[in-house]
Amino acid sequence: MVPSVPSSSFAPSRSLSVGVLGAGTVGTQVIRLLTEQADDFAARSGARLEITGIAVRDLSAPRDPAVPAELLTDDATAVATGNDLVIELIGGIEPARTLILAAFKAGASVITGNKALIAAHGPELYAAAATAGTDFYYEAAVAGAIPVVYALRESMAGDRVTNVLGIVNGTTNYILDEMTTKGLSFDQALATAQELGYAEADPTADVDGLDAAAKAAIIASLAFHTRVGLDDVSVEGIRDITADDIREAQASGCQIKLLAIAQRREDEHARGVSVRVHPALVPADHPLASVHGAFNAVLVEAEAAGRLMFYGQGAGGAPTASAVLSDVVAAAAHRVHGGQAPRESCYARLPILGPEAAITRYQVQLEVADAPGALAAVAGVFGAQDVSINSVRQNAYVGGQTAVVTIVTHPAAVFHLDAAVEALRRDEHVAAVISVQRVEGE
Ligand SMILES: NC(=O)c1ccc[n+]([C@@H]2O[C@H](COP(=O)([O-])OP(=O)(O)OC[C@H]3O[C@@H](n4cnc5c(N)ncnc54)[C@H](O)[C@@H]3O)[C@@H](O)[C@H]2O)c1
Ligand SMILES: N[C@@H](CCO)C(=O)O
Ligand code: NA
Repeated sequence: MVPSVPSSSFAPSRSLSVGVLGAGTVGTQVIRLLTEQADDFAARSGARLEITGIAVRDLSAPRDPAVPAELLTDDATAVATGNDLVIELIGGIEPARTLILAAFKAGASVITGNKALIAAHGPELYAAAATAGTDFYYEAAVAGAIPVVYALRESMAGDRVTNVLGIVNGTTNYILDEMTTKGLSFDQALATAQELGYAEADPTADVDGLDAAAKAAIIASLAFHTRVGLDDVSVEGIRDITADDIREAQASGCQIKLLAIAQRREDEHARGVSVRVHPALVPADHPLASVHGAFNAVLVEAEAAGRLMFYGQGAGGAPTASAVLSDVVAAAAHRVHGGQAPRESCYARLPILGPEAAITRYQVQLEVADAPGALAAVAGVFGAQDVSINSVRQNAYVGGQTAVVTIVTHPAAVFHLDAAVEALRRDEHVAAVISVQRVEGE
């Protein structure tokens, strides 16, 4: 352990007390870094940050030596209500919500990485911070170490965000990537993701898209100055992605990614915000296609700024601790020098659009009679439903009688695409609709 600031170079007389709730994957790393780099944190914030209590569920559980045993307690309420800064890293809704509300009531600034709680109770937490006149920070809640909350909440405050497209769940990106590059099974890849500390304690939240959906709700709320909760996000996870889907995606020059998509629509058909999480094909030359392993990336499009891309580690103890500690420094500096974290900004109150409002491109694979007029008939079905075709590939023959045709559409509304697929199923030239996948990213 080498302190990077000589202890004599800056010695603030003031100190702030810090309480940590939860000493798991992230909490342990926060405690380690806060202790090892105490002098740097003092210099950056203007106060010595002294951990006075670490609330854990099980006092007898084995701990990393970085967690000082003498600070452990199972009285989480005392830690939440007895400190200037409270760092919540328990996760889940309760008791985290009650503890955070108690911390605000006791006058603390609160830092959390709890996306599930914010997506469910964000407005209540913001209101409690406003009443207390203290800070509410949650950089770690979205895309771990990547400063995307700061970017949306502060850096983009002078612009109008139109779209956000992100890979915001490390576990599922890791699983899809391992399945793609190493041919691992879903279960093998999930087990490794859990060993590496990427997956949530209950990986269902990762695999079924709920973790990404909570982050998408937070992203959309910040991007569009509109309250978006978990229930406003349409969600589909990666459980049904098969090795065949992955092979077919590669044959089409694409990667399958679990995407979080937040779009503002203001056109003749819809006005509002559409937020969804689902697997989609991403063309290999799109920046999100080269996001491998547990890495995250978020692509933000804004009217004046154009495209911005954020990339980095979205999960894991130390990367997530980095985000938590940036918030700790900001909150501490406000205590010392004055100033406040941004309050909730939800003035735009845009309507929330349902999944039917999504406009996206599709890849449709069909087994079609290899006979004159068949392709023209198929093209006619798409045209009749107002779905414009971007490309057609006839790439394999099945028994000499039928061909596999892969059609990629231009952006189309869900109900038009569904109507086209329904008509294709009934069409005499179509032996089977093999797959329908969304394609995202220009
Ligand atoms: N692990 C990551 O990569 C990551 C990334 C970004 C955000 N987060 C978020 O950070 C938070 C913590 O995640 P984690 O991965 O460290 O989880 P974790 O499960 O490793 O740690 C949570 C800890 O809280 C403890 N705990 C549970 N109930 C408690 C209680 N009532 N009082 C005190 N302690 C209690 C648990 O015993 C556990 O040690 C979550 O909100 C998570 O969503 C995690
Ligand atoms: N389980 C989450 C951790 C970060 O929230 C992930 O895999 O991205
Ligand atoms: Na972040």
